[in-house]
Amino acid sequence: MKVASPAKINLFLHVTGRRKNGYHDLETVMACVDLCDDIYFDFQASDISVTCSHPRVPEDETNLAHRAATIFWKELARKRGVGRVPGGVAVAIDKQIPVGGGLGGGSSNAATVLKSLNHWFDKPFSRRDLMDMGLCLGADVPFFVQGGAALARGVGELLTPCTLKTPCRVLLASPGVAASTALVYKNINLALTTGHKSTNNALIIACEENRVLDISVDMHNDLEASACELYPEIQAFKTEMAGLLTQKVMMTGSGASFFVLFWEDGQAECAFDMLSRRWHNNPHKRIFLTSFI
Ligand SMILES: C[C@@](CO)(OP(=O)(O)O)[C@H](O)COP(=O)(O)OP(=O)(O)OC[C@H]1O[C@@H](n2ccc(N)nc2=O)[C@H](O)[C@@H]1O
Ligand SMILES: Nc1ncnc2c1ncn2[C@@H]1O[C@H](COP(=O)(O)OP(=O)(O)O)[C@@H](O)[C@H]1O
Repeated sequence: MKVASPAKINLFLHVTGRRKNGYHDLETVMACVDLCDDIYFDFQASDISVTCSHPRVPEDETNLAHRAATIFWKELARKRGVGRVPGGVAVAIDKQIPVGGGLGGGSSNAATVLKSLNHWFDKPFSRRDLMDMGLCLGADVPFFVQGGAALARGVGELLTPCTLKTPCRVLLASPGVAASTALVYKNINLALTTGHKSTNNALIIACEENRVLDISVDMHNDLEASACELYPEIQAFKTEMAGLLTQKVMMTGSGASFFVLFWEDGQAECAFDMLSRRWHNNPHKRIFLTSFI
């Protein structure tokens, strides 16, 4: 069985505090786009295994897809009141989403494994159960269990689904640098992020009032300065993109990818062609023309 595992972008991201355990509170709107890894499942396997087409993604028990399958099996045994549920799953990931790109590829793979196993076992768990399992694997995993678009609070797990006034296209560009989420959070200057605190943020208010979000306003990412400081290649990539395009260029998540929203198809395609021509000699720089799903 083949299942698509989508990427996400953060339309804005405000860091609102740091917890004692090192995690950060945030307010962000996340939205899935149609750039997807393909995940192949063999449910006849006798134990859990993962392979991945990308050399920088581990294939052992640290892979988020492997960890998701392991936690699912453990919870299933607990639910059935048995020591162990026999069987396993062989997971093969065909990676399209840039790794360490702020696009949530690993978290999405974990959520896809949880949902696919739940389906295979005839839905023993509710969506809430799967989101709770997902949170043990990563702050973004509950979002991917839910899918679509959502305002996320807490460490990313408190979700309010929202409707976006969607642009026709989302251009994604990745410099080929993998940013460490942990390092980028650690390096933020909380004093500098306080200017954007957001009870009056138009997007959050619209979300809470269940109005359609016009995402072209109020876009800001508190993690961008930190990522650009840690990784000069990310700053250089943003400067190059911003010099080539008239639209606002935004970093997603903890980096290193950037996105640009287009409200006209033709403009999106022109920008995609222009960047493709410019970077055709550089296999590390990758560009995708996507839509929200
Ligand atoms: C920044 C965001 C924005 O959506 O996405 P990515 O850029 O990773 O895709 C998320 O907050 C990332 O979520 P996720 O990638 O699931 O994070 P986790 O694996 O749980 O955490 C990795 C590390 O990031 C830091 N972390 C993560 C989430 C959070 N709210 N505060 C944090 O400080 C912690 O140091 C943690 O050890
Ligand atoms: N299934 C997976 N897909 C991608 N990365 C994974 C996976 N499992 C573990 N990882 C590790 O997680 C890290 C972050 O990956 P990814 O989710 O692509 O980035 P981000 O958190 O920036 O969105 C990488 O170091 C990668 O090796």
